[in-house]
Amino acid sequence: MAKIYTDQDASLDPIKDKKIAVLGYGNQGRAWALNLRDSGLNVIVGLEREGNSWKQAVQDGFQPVHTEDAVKQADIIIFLIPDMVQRYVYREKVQPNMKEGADLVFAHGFNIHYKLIDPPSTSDVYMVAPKGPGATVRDFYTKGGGVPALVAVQQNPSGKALEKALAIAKGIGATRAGVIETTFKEETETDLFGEQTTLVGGVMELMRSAFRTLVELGYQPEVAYFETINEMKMIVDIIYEKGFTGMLKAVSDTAKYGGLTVGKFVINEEVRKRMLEAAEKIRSGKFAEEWIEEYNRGSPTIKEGLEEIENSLEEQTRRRLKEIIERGKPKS
Ligand SMILES: NC(=O)c1ccc[n+]([C@@H]2O[C@H](COP(=O)([O-])OP(=O)(O)OC[C@H]3O[C@@H](n4cnc5c(N)ncnc54)[C@H](O)[C@@H]3O)[C@@H](O)[C@H]2O)c1
Ligand SMILES: CC(C)(O)[C@@H](O)C(=O)O
Ligand SMILES: [Mg+2]
Ligand SMILES: [Mg+2]
Repeated sequence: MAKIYTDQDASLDPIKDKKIAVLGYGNQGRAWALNLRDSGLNVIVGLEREGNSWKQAVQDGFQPVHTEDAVKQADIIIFLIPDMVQRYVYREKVQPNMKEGADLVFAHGFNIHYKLIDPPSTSDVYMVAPKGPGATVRDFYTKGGGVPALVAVQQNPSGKALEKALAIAKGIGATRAGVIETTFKEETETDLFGEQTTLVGGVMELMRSAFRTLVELGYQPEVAYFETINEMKMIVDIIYEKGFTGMLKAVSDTAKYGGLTVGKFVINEEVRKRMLEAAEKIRSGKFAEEWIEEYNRGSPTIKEGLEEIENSLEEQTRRRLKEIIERGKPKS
């Protein structure tokens, strides 16, 4: 059984007198910096240059400083910059400037698990990995809730790494929900698997394939969009609140029968084999190698992919339907 920690298992004490450097002010960086500050902790935002993130941090009441200046003052250094950038920032800005024994903290295990960063043995190295997007981490916190997270300890020379990980999890609101103890390996491999096969890749391609099938069969794109893409949120919201059982209760018997039979016909053993292949590629380190190579080439696949999606019939249709979707949203 997984070990789960909640608010009463965590205290802010181990980090309340520490200076916490949040490196990066993007998806997670902004949410963590604001939540940790609102939890009464001492946060300094460290950024590379005076660009958009800098402006946003100033607008939110921080006084950001350059990465090396944040690192010099910090007892706890949190990496909330893109995974592909972390090793360079570590090598050039963090390692030469960090206090001996400062903690290195991650929101995802990629750089440690795949050995792209080799931390000094004097540092505690731990992770707090929210199981949700950064904007939600902030939104739930401000509304009194919290996004669940995973915690893991990689190095623990102080013997206090887990308490500090739980303190940070509490500071960002995660222990209000619950925090599961894991390893860098388990978090890295499952997080990559989830975003590739379900959350980002799988769901998007499932919706797009269904949309395109209907359009190819001559149905109106607007009808196809409502059917295969827009309604997904409503169905997933019910799954989130009431599980698959609740969702199946909320749909017609016709949908239940069709869903229970055709779902398994479309998402069949072949798909599961491919999921296993995806998992194998992650576990062997091949995906990491491929992603590093893509990044080193200037991320052409990401650029082409984003452009293709931006111009796709799905997105054109969404833009045409935007007003209807906006008008229909609940008002409170
Ligand atoms: N996006 C999420 O919701 C999410 C969820 C869980 C875990 N994570 C993990 O959190 C970490 C941060 O991801 P993110 O999506 O918040 O990052 P992001 O892409 O939003 O990071 C943007 C920030 O990084 C800074 N940055 C970009 N390039 C930089 C460079 N070359 N040098 C220094 N700073 C640079 C930007 O100025 C900006 O402040 C990653 O380890 C990621 O895997 C992200
Ligand atoms: C939000 C996600 C997909 O869960 C995260 O893992 C990421 O990498 O952005
Ligand atoms: Mg991820
Ligand atoms: Mg994730």
